[in-house]
Amino acid sequence: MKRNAKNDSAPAPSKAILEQERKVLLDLGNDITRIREKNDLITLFKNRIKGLFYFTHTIITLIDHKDETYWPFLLDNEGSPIRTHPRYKEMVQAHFSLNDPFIQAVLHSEEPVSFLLEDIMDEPKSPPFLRVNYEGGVREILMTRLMKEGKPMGFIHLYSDRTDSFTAELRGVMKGFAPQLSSAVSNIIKNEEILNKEKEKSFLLDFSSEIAAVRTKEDLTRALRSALRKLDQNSGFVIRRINEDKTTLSAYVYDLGTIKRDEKALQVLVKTKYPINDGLQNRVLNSAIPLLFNVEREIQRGITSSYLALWKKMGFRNFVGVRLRNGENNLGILLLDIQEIKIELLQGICSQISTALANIMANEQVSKKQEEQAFLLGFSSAITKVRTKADLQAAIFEVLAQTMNTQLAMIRVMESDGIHLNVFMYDASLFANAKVNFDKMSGNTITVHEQYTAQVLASKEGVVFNVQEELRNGSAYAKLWNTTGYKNMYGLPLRVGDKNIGSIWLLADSLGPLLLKGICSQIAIAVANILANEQLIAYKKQLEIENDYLKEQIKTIYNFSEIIGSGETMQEVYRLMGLVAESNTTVLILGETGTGKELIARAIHNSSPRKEHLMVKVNCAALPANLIESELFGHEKGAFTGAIDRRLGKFELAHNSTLFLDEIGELPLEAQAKLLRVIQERELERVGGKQVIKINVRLIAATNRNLEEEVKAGRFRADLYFRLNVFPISLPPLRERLEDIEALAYFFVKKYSRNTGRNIRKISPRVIQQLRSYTWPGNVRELEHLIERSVLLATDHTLNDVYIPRHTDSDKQEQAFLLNRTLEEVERAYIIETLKRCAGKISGVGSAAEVLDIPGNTLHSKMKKLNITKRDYFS
Ligand SMILES: Nc1ncnc2c1ncn2[C@@H]1O[C@H](COP(=O)(O)OP(=O)(O)OP(=O)(O)O)[C@@H](O)[C@H]1O
Repeated sequence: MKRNAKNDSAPAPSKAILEQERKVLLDLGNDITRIREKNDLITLFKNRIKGLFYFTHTIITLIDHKDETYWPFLLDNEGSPIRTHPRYKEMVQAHFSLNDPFIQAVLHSEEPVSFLLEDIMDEPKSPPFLRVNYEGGVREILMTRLMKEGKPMGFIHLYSDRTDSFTAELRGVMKGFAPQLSSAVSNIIKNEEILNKEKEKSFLLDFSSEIAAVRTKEDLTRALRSALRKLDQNSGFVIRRINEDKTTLSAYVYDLGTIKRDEKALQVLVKTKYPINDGLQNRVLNSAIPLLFNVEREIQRGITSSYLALWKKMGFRNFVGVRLRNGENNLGILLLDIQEIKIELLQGICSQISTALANIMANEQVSKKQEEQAFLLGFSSAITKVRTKADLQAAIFEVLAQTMNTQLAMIRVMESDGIHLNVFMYDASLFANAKVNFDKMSGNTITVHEQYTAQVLASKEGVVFNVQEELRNGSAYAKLWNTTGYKNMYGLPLRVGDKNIGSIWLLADSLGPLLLKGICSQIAIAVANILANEQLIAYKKQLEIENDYLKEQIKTIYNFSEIIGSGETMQEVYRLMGLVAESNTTVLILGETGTGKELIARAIHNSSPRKEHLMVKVNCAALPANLIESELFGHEKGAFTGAIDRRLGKFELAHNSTLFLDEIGELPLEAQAKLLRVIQERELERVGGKQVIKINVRLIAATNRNLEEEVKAGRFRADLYFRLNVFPISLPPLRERLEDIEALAYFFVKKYSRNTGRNIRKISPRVIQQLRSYTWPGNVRELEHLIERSVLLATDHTLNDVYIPRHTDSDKQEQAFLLNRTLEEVERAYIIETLKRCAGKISGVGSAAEVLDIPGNTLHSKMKKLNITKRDYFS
């Protein structure tokens, strides 16, 4: 190579030449100090040197010590004969190695070195621009190194299409000029740097004012796009935001730049959540400075995130990643399709984007909150109108599904036992794909101990169950949830105050905690209102029943306000009543039918401390066997078929009062056992209920049966008999208290005269006699009915006639008759007898039904059963 160098061969300069050289250098020196820009330097060359010396064109190259290369910094294009060469552009952009003999010769020479291109251009390591120049007609090159602070900084190349242009004078000028040129180039570089910085600054300033106006994603995309354009970058970019799950990133805004759209790939890129820790995104997020990546290299390094493959497919090669953060919080990353990094500028851009992103996110949050608030407001106004389950269902389905893409799966309500949760409401259509399964699962009895329910009830504001996760855990419920396509099941406690009243289950992809809380508290109130409303209706119904019952009771009480009878036997009764009335002792009243047992029971109650409350009466004989228990102890809703509502039993009704168990001897054995338990324990459970209810009831029982015999016959429990027979009071039959007949007759005459508007003041002595001589199998009741009828038929102020049943046979005969017959035969004979006495009238006023004190229908059916025909009583 050295042999080609022509610096040694130049003749020694003459004095005149030296003088001219000195002048040229002086002029150049003056001019060069003013140079700040590349163009000025080129002009200087053109004006000053080109006029004095011959050469075709010049280039200044600068050394990149890091790469050990040199590269074109300044081109004097005008005279260049290679401008039209096909490889011109390539040459202008290339970096050439410093490790070739040609440039090494220049590097180590203090003098300008010239070469004939012909000699060196085809050497194996020679830079290609030599041949390109040769092909452009250039023949010779003069290279002068440029030094800065004792170190080579670059070269000035002079080219000529002749072989004799580089005179000793020119070489001298170039050598002398080189230091000045070096400082001019340094100045230009420095100036460019300053200009660039200023440009960057003003760019950032512009960008920041543009970013300040950004409110939406679209604004941000536009601002970033136009900023990149200003930087002569038409590259693509994507901003990925950290998702709520904090473990993935998703595309937030993007622009493809000059890259061709691949709709399919784009859709995947936009929709996929890429894990933060994929080996690339986390690097960007953890790096304080922008990082440059090569797509291919990252794939080779083993980064498996699918976006790299897609980018490669779309044609992205290199990209820069910068993190976006708000203070210390990472918000996301910016990935930019550019080839080189201007670190400071990028950081400047990114800090602005970060602010914009944080603002947009805050903005989005505010509008989401506003949206949620508006929704809650709407929901609440829909909910306030709710009165029934159907209303609530409509409100929930309409509002939740339409505005929030949320479906109500189920509402369960806690039973009064605080353990069981009943289905209150659900949307069966939601599980249309798994109907059988749903029916099975929803029918399950749920208690507060059920795994999901327990978690939900114990939580403060509910629990989110990820359907897929629960599926992996093998949950049978999750299988059902999965059929709906929603991502999450939200289980929330329904609370009113601190009290759990049930649970609510919502299916949705995502719901904010504020919204959930709002929805839930509204539904809780609505459910509580509906339940209260339902209870109110039930109570109202119950009250109506109780009211009717009480009215009935009151009517009866006033009818029996007096007891007539002053005979000895009745005196004994009064004495006993006086002894027992004040206490809580159970009283057993014994006596034939119609002797006034109920009247006595009421009198005892009315003289007791319980008189403020109404006495409750149960006729044990009148109750169908299957309803006795529920009548006495009450039942819960749904306890048995037909138990539509909860109902209080007579025991509960008689709380703090007296319960009169009439005809106790008719109570079936099974009911006797239950009654015994309640009497013993003074507490009861409603049929179908689990709650134990304490009761404070005074018992009075009555029967016309001989209970001792009933016990012996096994029809009455001995233990119950002993419990009831604490204080027995026996009422004499009327035939044994003839002394009271007249008083009673007057009492009833007065009562029925008043009732019928007649004015009967007297009873004839004959009638009194007749009454006293009758046996009164129906006792006082029979007497009362007889007088009632007689009053109706009377025509005078005196009762002259009574229609006493005619006794054809003597009492003895009657007794014999009774003793030799079955109960059915006796009943048949008694009915026929009564029918005869009533002239065959079965029902209505003065009828057999009335005498027998049974409803007409009952008499009809009894007659049918006992085969009593007209012939029997008209004969
Ligand atoms: N001492 C009395 N004074 C006034 N009325 C009486 C008297 N005893 C009974 N009565 C009247 O006789 C009728 C029957 O009385 P009550 O119903 O009390 O008898 P009972 O023994 O309970 O009958 P049953 O065994 O059939 O239930 C009632 O209408 C009542 O008014």
